[in-house]
Amino acid sequence: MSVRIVDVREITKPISSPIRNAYIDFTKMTTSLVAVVTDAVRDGKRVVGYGFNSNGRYGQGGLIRERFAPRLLEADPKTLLDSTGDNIDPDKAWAAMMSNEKPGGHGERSVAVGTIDMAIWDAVAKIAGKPLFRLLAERHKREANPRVFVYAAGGYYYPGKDLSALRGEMRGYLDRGYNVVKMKIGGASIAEDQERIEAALKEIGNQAQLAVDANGRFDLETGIAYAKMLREYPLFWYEEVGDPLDFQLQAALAEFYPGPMATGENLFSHQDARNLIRYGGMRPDRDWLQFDCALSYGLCEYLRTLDVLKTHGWSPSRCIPHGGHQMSLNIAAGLGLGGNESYPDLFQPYGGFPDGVRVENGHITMPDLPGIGFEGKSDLYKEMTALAD
Ligand SMILES: O=C([O-])CC(=O)C(=O)O
Ligand SMILES: [Mg+2]
Repeated sequence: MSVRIVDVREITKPISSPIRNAYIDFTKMTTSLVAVVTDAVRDGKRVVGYGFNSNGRYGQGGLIRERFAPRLLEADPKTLLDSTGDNIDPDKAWAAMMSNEKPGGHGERSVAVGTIDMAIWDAVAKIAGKPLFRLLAERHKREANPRVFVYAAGGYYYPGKDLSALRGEMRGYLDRGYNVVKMKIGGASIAEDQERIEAALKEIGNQAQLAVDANGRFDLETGIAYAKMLREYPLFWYEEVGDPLDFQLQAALAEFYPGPMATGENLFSHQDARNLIRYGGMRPDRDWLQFDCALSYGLCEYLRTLDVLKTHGWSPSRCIPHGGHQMSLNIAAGLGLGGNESYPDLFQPYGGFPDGVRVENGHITMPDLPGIGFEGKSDLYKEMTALAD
């Protein structure tokens, strides 16, 4: 029984808040919510796949409506099917979207494609009647592990936020079961950031570890000055120190920072990931890679990135994606990533877990919901069904 995509819908939604990192504020942040409507019927309901992009890049309605959705809808439906003819082949859909696109220049188009790709994988797993993480594990001949490490990202700057508010925020994450928390640096002086770090460390004590994120703000000199300060603390990681494409800076830092470093959330293709691995001096025994499929051409491309990593001796367990969405939770549980980001208090309803899922000892357990599992998160699913029911 062949399947076809009958519609692709997009709406741009606000995910704004008064927070600020070292580079941007989020007062005008948006996301694209996408529905890929199929003619397949499961449990008496038409199958619709849903996707959205992560925070940090804006909604991509223009590109989706002008180029990527029309290409999917104009493709001969037979050319998008897998070898059984009963389901869509995500790689074929990806190739259709990327027809007439030159290589390189992975700007905003990778976000547009990543958003639709998420919706396609959701539909494909629902048509197969399985959670996406189980479908991925099967296809890659692995054992799925529904228990996934998650850490709490926050610690943003915002107007009037003092040290006690920062401590209270960190305490709130511990109370909710997290054992790794993250805060922003680079949006204040080094002396002020050191005070903030010490306040956070005092609050979490030996109950948790702290990661810090500079959001690509530093030049090499500042990055090294921070490295010398930070290396005195037992941090979980020192994240995105300099410009995401400055691989020489990243490599030079390793000499000054023996602890774990993390980066990659602003690299949007397997070619850029490969350049980081080739030239960025990242160490596969301790460093972390944060590529986020929703921003970087989707899971089809993320699989190519994992292949690149394998070729260069990196385990998927060194990947903890940026973005805090359920798509990366599925990839983590299905393909053995090291875990996933989570923003307990931010970017709702798009981040987080299905209702009733709790964090225990820094881990969640994936429920067995079909597709990505959006149906299990009522506030998010309400937005989705308003777009296409
Ligand atoms: O503040 C942001 O842009 C988000 C970010 O870097 C992260 O979650 O690591
Ligand atoms: Mg970051």
